[in-house]
Amino acid sequence: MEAALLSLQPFPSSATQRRLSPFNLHNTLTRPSSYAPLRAQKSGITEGSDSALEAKVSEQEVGMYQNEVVESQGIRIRRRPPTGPPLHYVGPFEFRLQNEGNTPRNILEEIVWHKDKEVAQMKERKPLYSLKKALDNVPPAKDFIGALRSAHQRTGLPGLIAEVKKASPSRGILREDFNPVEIAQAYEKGGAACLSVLTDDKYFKGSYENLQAIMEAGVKCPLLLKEFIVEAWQIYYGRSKGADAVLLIASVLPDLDIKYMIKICKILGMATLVEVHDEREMDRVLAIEGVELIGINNRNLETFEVDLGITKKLLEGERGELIRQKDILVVGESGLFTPEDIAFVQEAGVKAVLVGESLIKQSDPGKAISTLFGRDVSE
Ligand SMILES: O=C(O)c1ccccc1NCC(=O)[C@H](O)[C@H](O)COP(=O)(O)O
Repeated sequence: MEAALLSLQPFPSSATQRRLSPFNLHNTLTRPSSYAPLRAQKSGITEGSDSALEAKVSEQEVGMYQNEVVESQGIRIRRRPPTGPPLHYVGPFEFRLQNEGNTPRNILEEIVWHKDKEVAQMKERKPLYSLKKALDNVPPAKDFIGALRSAHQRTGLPGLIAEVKKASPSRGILREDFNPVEIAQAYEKGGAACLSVLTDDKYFKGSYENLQAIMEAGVKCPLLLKEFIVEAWQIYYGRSKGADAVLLIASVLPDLDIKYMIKICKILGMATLVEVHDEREMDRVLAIEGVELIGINNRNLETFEVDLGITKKLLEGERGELIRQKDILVVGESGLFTPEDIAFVQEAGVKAVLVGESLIKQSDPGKAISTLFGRDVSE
């Protein structure tokens, strides 16, 4: 019955989305209108450089629907239809059909759709202009990439980004007695170069309060905002809470968003960790100017499958060569549990690793760092 209804009344997904032009793409994809005044005050990005960016929107993309642009770049994660599932009417009844077009196809898509709604609400409560004071008062961003490079030079092992992670969709609760500040301090003592702080509440039991508390506790390691970024507003908000770097996921963000967000981060003094999982994403990201830090996630965020071979595959041949030429620092992410795992991804070419589960589950997450690396990597 439902199948029949679906074929009769397919969800008009593209009809509910706005057509992209250089003008509305600017607003709908990357720049909330409330962002403009603050950007002008803090940045030094001129209208001229905005125009230059717009000019780079390929002619192909102009006139396409938002999800069509996304598909043309091989991005499987769709954005939520702005109006939500459409209403259907049969006689006097009105109802919403769950179908392929309005139901998330996997966990990552579900998270991203949730973020779209969450960010819209947060922005309403804290419009960008209201963040200005907090942005002015927060200490300047620390050098995230520099910290990873110097840890690698000091130890000869990949610099560690240790993740403050209470739970995950694939593993559920990872640690019951979760004190983010104590965990962050233990990681720092154990030799972590940087920390990654999950701020998503619904799926990871994290928060922006955790990020702020770690910053205010005087932890010296630079902090990564580990969020599902869908809008520039989140970057400003994360900076106001102490983030020094931000994660941008290539399977979620079109190239133009990544470019624009990298610019914003540079203006704020923050680094960007651009995350990829397959060859196509790696090639897209390598073509983007200004990328200095690439994360290869060994976890497929749609299926949860983890395979360290992904890191090796993406760093082989011409891609690896290009990465070396561009002096891009590569981070191996997820599924790292033993010194052999660390050696495997280091051999593949990474100079940094991002580790959550294998550290956070140990009674002393700081000491767990020595076990993971096979030796003490603290000073
Ligand atoms: O960890 C998950 O289950 C997950 C699910 C959906 C989207 C993202 C997810 N994790 C984000 C990460 O990539 C990891 O937190 C990070 O790389 C550390 O991984 P691990 O060392 O395996 O905890």
